[in-house]
Amino acid sequence: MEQDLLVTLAEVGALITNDHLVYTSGRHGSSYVNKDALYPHTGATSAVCARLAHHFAGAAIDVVAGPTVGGVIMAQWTAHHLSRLNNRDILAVYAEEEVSGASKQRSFRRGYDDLIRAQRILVVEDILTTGGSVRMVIEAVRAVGGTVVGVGALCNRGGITAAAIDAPDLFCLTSVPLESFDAEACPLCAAGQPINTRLGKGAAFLANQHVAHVEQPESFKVE
Ligand SMILES: O=P(O)(O)OC[C@H]1O[C@H](OP(=O)(O)OP(=O)(O)O)[C@H](O)[C@@H]1O
Ligand SMILES: O=C(O)c1cc(=O)[nH]c(=O)[nH]1
Repeated sequence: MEQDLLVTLAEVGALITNDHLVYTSGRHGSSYVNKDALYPHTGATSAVCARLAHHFAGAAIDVVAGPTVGGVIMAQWTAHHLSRLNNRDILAVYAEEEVSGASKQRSFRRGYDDLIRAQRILVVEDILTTGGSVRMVIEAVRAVGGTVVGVGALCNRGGITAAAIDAPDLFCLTSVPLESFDAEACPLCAAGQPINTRLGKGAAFLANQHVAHVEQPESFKVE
C-alpha cells in the first residue's frame, strides 16, 4: 500500500521536490506532498479514503472528523466508505481554525459539537509534518466530550508517532521521511533559493517579512 499511494500521488502530480516551500508550521523545506492535486480526482480520493475506512471498519466509529480544508474532503469519503462497510450511517464533520493573536486552536461549530459528544471519533488528516494540526483536532474532539478512537492519515512525512499526538492509534497510508528546517536556519533561504508562493504558506511568509522590513513613517514612530 505504501507504494500504491506514492504512485497515485505521483500520477496526479502531487510530489514536489527541489523547491523551497513554507509549511503550515512555519518550517521550510524542499519537498511538498501537494494533497490539493489529489482532491480534484474524486475516484483516487475515494480509493485512498476507502483504505482508511477498511483499517478502522471494526473500531465502531460513529463520526469521522477532519480539519479544514483538506480534512473536510477526507472525512466525507472516509465516512461514506465506513457507512457502507458497517451498514449504518457514520457521520462526517470538520473542525475550523480559530486564531487569537499568536495562538491557534480548532473547534467544531455549526452544531457539530452536538454530533460528537459521547461518540466514538475517527480523526482524519492528509499530511503530518509536525502533527500540530491533527493534535488540535484531537483536542477539539475531547473538548466537546468525544472519544478519539484513532487517527488515519494519508502521508506521515514527519515521523509522527501516536504518542506524539496523544492518539490511541495512528494509521498512515504512507510514511516518507522528508526534511524540514526552522525558518531561521533554512539552508534554502541562506542559498537565496526563491520561495514557492503558489503552494504552501510562502506568499504569507514573504508578505509578513515585507511588513516587518518596511520602515515606519516618522509620524507613526512611538518614542
Ligand atoms: O503536521 P503539521 O505541521 O500541522 O502540518 C500538516 C498540516 O498542514 C497542511 O495544512 P494546510 O494549512 O495546508 O491546510 P489546508 O490547505 O487544507 O487548509 C496539511 O493539510 C495538514 O493539515
Ligand atoms: O506541513 C505542511 O504544511 C505541508 C507539507 C506537505 O508536504 N504538504 C502539505 O500540503 N502541507
